[in-house]
Amino acid sequence: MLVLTQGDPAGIGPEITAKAWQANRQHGPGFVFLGAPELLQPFVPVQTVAAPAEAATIFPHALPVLPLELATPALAGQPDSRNAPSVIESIARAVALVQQGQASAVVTNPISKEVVQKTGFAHPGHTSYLAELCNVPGQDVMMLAGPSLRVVPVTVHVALRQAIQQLSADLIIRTARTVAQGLRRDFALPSPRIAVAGLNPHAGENGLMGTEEQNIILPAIRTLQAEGLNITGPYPPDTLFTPHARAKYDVALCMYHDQGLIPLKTLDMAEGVNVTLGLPIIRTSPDHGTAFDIAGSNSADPSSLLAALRLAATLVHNRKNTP
Ligand SMILES: NC(=O)C1=CN([C@@H]2O[C@H](COP(=O)(O)OP(=O)(O)OC[C@H]3O[C@@H](n4cnc5c(N)ncnc54)[C@H](O)[C@@H]3O)[C@@H](O)[C@H]2O)C=CC1
Ligand SMILES: NCC(=O)COP(=O)(O)O
Repeated sequence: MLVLTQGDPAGIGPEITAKAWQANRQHGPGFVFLGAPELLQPFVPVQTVAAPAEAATIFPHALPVLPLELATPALAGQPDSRNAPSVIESIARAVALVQQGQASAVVTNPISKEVVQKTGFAHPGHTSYLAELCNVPGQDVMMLAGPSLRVVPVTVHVALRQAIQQLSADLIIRTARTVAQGLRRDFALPSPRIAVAGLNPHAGENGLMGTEEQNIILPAIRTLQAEGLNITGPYPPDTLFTPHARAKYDVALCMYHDQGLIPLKTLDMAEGVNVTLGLPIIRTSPDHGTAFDIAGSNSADPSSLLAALRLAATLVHNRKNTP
C-alpha cells in the first residue's frame, strides 16, 4: 500500500487526491492518505483507518485516511503557515511507515516551500528532508521523469548565481553515481546512458563563452567514464532536448534547475513525476506545485499525481526484483 502525504491543505492536493482515488479505486494502485479527513470529505467518501494494512479492503469503496489534525481550517488558495506543522508531520510519518514496513512507498502531495520555511523548516523542499529522515543526508538526488525525457538538476533550489558557484566536479560525480545506481536498481536500465549538459551557451565553445565545461564538467565526465559509466558530454544545452538528441540518452544531467525542468515540463507536464534517488525508500511526487491560483475551482488535473502513483508502484516492484 502506498502512502500519500497531505501536502499544503490550501493547495490542489486534496482535489487531485480525490480525483486520483476515483480513477484508481477499481484498478489501483491503492493508497492511504495521511492528512486531515475534512480536506477530502467534500469530494469523496472517506474512511479513517489506524494503519495502512486496513486500507486495501476499504480502497474500492472509500478513500482510506490516516487522520492528522490541522491547526486551523484550510481555505483553498489561502495558505496559512499555522498548518505547516501538519504538512511536515505528514511527510515524517509517511517515511516512518515505509521504514517500518507498513507501507511500500511514499508519494507526496505538493507543499509550499515559502509556507513551511516561514515556520523554520530548514529544507528547500521534500528532497533533502527525506534524506535527513532516512539518515542519508546529502545523498538525495532529484530526478524528473516523463514519457519523453528524464532530467536531473545537479544544483537545485538555489538562486542561479549560487548554482554556478555551487557547481563542482565533485558534485557532478556524486550526482551521476547516484543517478546510475538509481536507474539500474529501480528503472531496470542495466547501463543507463547519461548525457551531460554544458553550463554555458554552446557548452562554452572551447572556453570562448565560459570555462566551467573545461575546468569542471569535462574532468568529472572523464572520472566517471574511467569508472565505467556510460556518460558523455558536455553537450550544448540548446540542442540537448531535441527529439533526435533525446533518442540517444536515458537521462540528462543538467547544471541548474530550469535547464532541466523547463524542457521536462514543456514536454511532459501532465505525466511528469518527481522521483528522489539515493534514498533507502521509494518516493515519487507530481511534477507540479500547490497551484494556489486554481485551488478550489475544481479544475486541477490529477494526471501527474496518477503518474506518480503508478511509477511508485513500478519502482517498488522493480526494487524487489533487482538482484
Ligand atoms: N513537489 C512539490 O512539493 C513542489 C512544490 N512547489 C511549490 O508550489 C508552489 C507554487 O509553485 P509554482 O511555481 O506556482 O508552480 P505550480 O506548479 O504550483 O503552478 C504553476 C502553474 O501551473 C498550474 N498547474 C500546476 N499544477 C496543475 C494541475 N495539476 N492542474 C492544472 N494546472 C496546474 C497552476 O495553476 C499555475 O498556473 C511554490 O510554493 C513551490 O515551492 C513547486 C513544485 C513542486
Ligand atoms: N521544482 C521541483 C520541486 O520544487 C520539488 O521539490 P521537492 O519538494 O520534491 O524537494
